[in-house]
Formats: sequence, C-alpha cells, structure tokens
Amino acid sequence: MMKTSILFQIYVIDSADRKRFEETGQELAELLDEEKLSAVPVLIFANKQDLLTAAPASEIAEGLNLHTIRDRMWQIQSCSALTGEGIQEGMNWVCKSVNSKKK
Ligand SMILES: Nc1nc2c(ncn2[C@@H]2O[C@H](COP(=O)(O)OP(=O)(O)OP(=O)(O)O)[C@@H](O)[C@H]2O)c(=O)[nH]1
Repeated sequence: MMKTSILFQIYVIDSADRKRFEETGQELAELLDEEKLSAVPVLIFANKQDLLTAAPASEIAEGLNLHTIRDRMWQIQSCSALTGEGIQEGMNWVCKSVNSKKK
C-alpha cells in the first residue's frame, strides 16, 4: 500500500498583541528555516480581528517580511476564532495549495 502524507503549516498570530510581534517574527522565521519542512505551504492566521486593537493582516505581513518568503507558498488570512470569520477562507487556501503541490 502506498502511503502519502500531506504536509502544511498553520501559524496563528494574536493580531492584538503588538508587544509580541517581534518574538512572533523570530519564532516564525525559525519555523520557516526548518529544513524538513521546506517547500511546505504555510498559512498564517492573523487572529482576533474582532478586536478594535487588532493590527490589520497587511501590517503584520509587512512587519514579518512575509514577502521575502521564496521557497514555499504562503498566505496570510485575517480571522477571528471567536466569530469564525476568515477560518473557512484560510482552510480553503490550504486545501488548494496542498492539491496544487501534488500535481
Ligand atoms: N477576542 C478574541 N479572543 C480570542 C480569539 N481567539 C482566541 N481568543 C482568546 O484568547 C485567549 C487565548 O486563547 P488560547 O486558545 O488559550 O490561545 P493560546 O495560543 O494557547 O494562548 P497563549 O497561552 O497566550 O499563547 C482565550 O481567552 C481565547 O478565548 C479571537 O479570535 N478573538
């Protein structure tokens, strides 16, 4: 029997916790450096968008230098785990990316 494994990464950021953006950026960079997971699609959820204090996804993307990622597909999706907003869109992107890699 042939075994296939589907790999992807999901990273959840608290968009309202600006104090931790720097730490978050370092953690994400380490995650992306992980050799074994190179080329694996990565979805970044910019969570807690229901809060007025939340930084917009575009600002987070810029702060984390996401546009410098070249070795894998990536997507940042604003969402709220509280209201459910954006979760489906994010998961759709993951499914699409995983499928496009299989071809
Ligand atoms: N307003 C709001 N609160 C959220 C959202 N998602 C999670 N929370 C709240 O944030 C708090 C932390 O959530 P956890 O699920 O414990 O997250 P965690 O990453 O384990 O938290 P840390 O221990 O801080 O790293 C909880 O009180 C959640 O209810 C969201 O989208 N909006």
